[in-house]
Amino acid sequence: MPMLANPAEKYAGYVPCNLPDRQWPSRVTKKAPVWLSTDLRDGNQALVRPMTIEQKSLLFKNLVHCGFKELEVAFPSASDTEFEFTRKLVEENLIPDDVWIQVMAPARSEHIKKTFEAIKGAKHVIIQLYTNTSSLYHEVILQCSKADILRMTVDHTHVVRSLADEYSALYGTTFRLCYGIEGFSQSDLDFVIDVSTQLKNAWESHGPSEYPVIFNLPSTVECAPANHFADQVEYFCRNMPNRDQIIVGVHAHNDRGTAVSATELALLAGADRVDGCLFGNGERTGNVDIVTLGLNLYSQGISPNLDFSDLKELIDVARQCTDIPIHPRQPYAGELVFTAFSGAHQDGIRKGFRAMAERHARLEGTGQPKLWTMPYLPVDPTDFGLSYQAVRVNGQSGKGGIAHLVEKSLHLDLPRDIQIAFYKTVQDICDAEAKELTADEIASIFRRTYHFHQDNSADVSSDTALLRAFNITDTDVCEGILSINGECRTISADVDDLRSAIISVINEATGFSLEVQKQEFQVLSTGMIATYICIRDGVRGDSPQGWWGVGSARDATESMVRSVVSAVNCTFDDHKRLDGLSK
Ligand SMILES: CC(=O)SCCNC(=O)CCNC(=O)[C@H](O)C(C)(C)COP(=O)(O)OP(=O)(O)OC[C@H]1O[C@@H](n2cnc3c(N)ncnc32)[C@H](O)[C@@H]1OP(=O)(O)O
Ligand SMILES: CC(C)C(=O)C(=O)O
Ligand SMILES: [Mg+2]
Repeated sequence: MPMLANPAEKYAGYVPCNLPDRQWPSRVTKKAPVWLSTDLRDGNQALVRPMTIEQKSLLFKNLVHCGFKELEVAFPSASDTEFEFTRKLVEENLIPDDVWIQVMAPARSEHIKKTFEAIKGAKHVIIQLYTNTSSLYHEVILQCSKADILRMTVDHTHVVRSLADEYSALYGTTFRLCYGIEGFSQSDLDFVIDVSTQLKNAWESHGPSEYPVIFNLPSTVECAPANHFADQVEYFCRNMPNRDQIIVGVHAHNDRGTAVSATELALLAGADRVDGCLFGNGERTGNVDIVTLGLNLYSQGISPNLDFSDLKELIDVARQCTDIPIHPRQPYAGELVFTAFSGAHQDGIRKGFRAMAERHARLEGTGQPKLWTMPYLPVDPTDFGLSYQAVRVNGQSGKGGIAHLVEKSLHLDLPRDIQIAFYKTVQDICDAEAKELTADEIASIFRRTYHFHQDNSADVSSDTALLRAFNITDTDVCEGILSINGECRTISADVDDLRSAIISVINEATGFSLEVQKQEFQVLSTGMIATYICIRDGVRGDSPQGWWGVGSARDATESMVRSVVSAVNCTFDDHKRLDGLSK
């Protein structure tokens, strides 16, 4: 069956809210909401294999460790596991005093009774009573009227409140009511407000309650854009009587992939509380991802009041409990999200790190914040305990990224010309092999290409020229032994004449006419001195741009000698290649 040419024959668009003076678009979020983790309820009910008691216990412990103060732990009347897990939390005293557990129950007396049995003896409990207010539900599923839904909701609110009062008296439990308005975003909002108002009246008719009722507004199925959900939430907040006496929560699902935006806009629209799951687990495409929401706030300089300092551990625990992997592109948590493969991004990251280090150094002692302002890296992954590789190299990469990896592994800050030359070498390999090259592989290609040895014990079998020994005497005379094509030559010269002396020995031994074009020194972060040298062959003229060589040593003169030897080897390599091509 092909896609429809006119999908309107099958699907109706949403009807916008009549809210011409909506306020949320010009507001800015300044603080974190109250969070409710529903990993152990909505997250759990979406799994192929619901969690065992052990898995739920592990996840509960980790969620508490993250700082959640409200956790929906079960739908106790759904199964023995759900019931027993709730009992375990209470009986084994696993719930910290400042944590509220939430349990969910439908508007059915026997389920509500079972739910109360499950929480018997707990200190702080939120009962989430849910009914569905959408016409789809009362017309299709229950085949009843709106009035029936209203009555069912109010009647069961009385049941909940009577049991809450009884359990408070018997066990000292403090209760709060949360009304889960299933189908909220597909409901007639005036009807929702009517049901909500009457539910609140029913709850309060038993006497004052220390805590305000929570109204939980879900996009049970996300069927419209995020701005529409925000309008609906603002409409609810503006039209509920005594708005300041209630708590408004949102519970977004992600069917359109916009649960995070919908929740962020709903907070602007007046919501106080957010339900969600770690990494967006939950029914169908998931509940809203609380990690993303929290770290989005964090990246704006707002504390989420949740601790994701060990995100890796949390990823492992979530995976262990839900058996659902984290997508490599998952915001913040995916293994590729702090990595750039493309040259332009790598260049930005490399320059960004340098610029930021310089800026932070200037700010030292000024008392001004050292802000994170990095191209292509919106946050510092080390804040979440993540080790990451900002730059990884493949055929899409450029000289900047490759130079960045050389700097990381070999501590060399390559000058631009040598970056360009080495980029070509790496690019050819990436293209030919159609694969990523690791930092270690790049370091070893660099060593091989430039015959770059940091000590004399390196494998030098492919070298044409080799520095066998080097010494500077008390009288500043430099002495060394060069091996050229296996034949040893002794060099002895003043520091100032040393470079020409080496070049002449090499020219004499090889018949070439090498001359130095450029030379640069650099003091490395390790204290070593690097020398980059470019030589050309005046006779052959094969390579008008010359050949680069790199040397490093504790001593500047030895470093220079090594760079000449390196450049000579590169010259020989290229001559062999060109001679091979011309045969
Ligand atoms: C959007 C949400 O996440 S809502 C929560 C959904 N979570 C779950 O369903 C997980 C746990 N659920 C269960 O264990 C079971 O479905 C139970 C215990 C709730 C009910 O089980 P059963 O009695 O076998 O009914 P079943 O699952 O087939 O159908 C649901 C019944 O509950 C009714 N129902 C649905 N929502 C509600 C509600 N809020 N209040 C009262 N009844 C409801 C349905 O109309 C249907 O009634 P029917 O049996 O008269 O047709
Ligand atoms: C809060 C409840 C009713 C829910 O999970 C939903 O509607 O998605
Ligand atoms: Mg839900």
